[in-house]
Amino acid sequence: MQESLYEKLGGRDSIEKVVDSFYEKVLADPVVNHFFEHTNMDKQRKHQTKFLSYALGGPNQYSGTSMAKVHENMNLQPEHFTAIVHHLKEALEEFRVPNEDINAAVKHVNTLRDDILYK
Ligand code: HEM
Repeated sequence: MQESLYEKLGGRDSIEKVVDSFYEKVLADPVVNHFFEHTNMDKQRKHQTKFLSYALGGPNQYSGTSMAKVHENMNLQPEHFTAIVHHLKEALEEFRVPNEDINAAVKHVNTLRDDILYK
């Protein structure tokens, strides 16, 4: 199997550094930060880490049904999804991830879009 971007970036340790950057961007963005208002820091980091791990093809790849369930009653809209993807892109750019790999990560994340929106 082809090496995932997750492995290329060095697995869990490096992912955590990217998470720090992604986390700051998400929590500084009024378009999405209110969703995490009642989420404690630990859980937020967990979300950001799991999201990134998923995006980069790491362990914990989700099924559509489980993702629909997790985001139930949030009524997430396209602009929320777009904002999260934007922060993902910027965080990866900071770590000099090649554009080609960033595009692949965005494409992968987008496969869950319909499972997560409007639940
Ligand atoms: C492909 C896209 C996404 C994936 C793979 C994903 C993944 C996850 C996972 C695995 C959890 C459970 C975390 C845990 O407690 O262990 C979760 C919860 C959550 N997600 Fe996402 N997510 C995605 C998109 C989004 C978007 C676009 C938003 C909002 C802008 C969002 C907001 C949340 C919130 C608020 C929770 C609940 C956190 C809490 O426990 O309070 N997610 N997500």
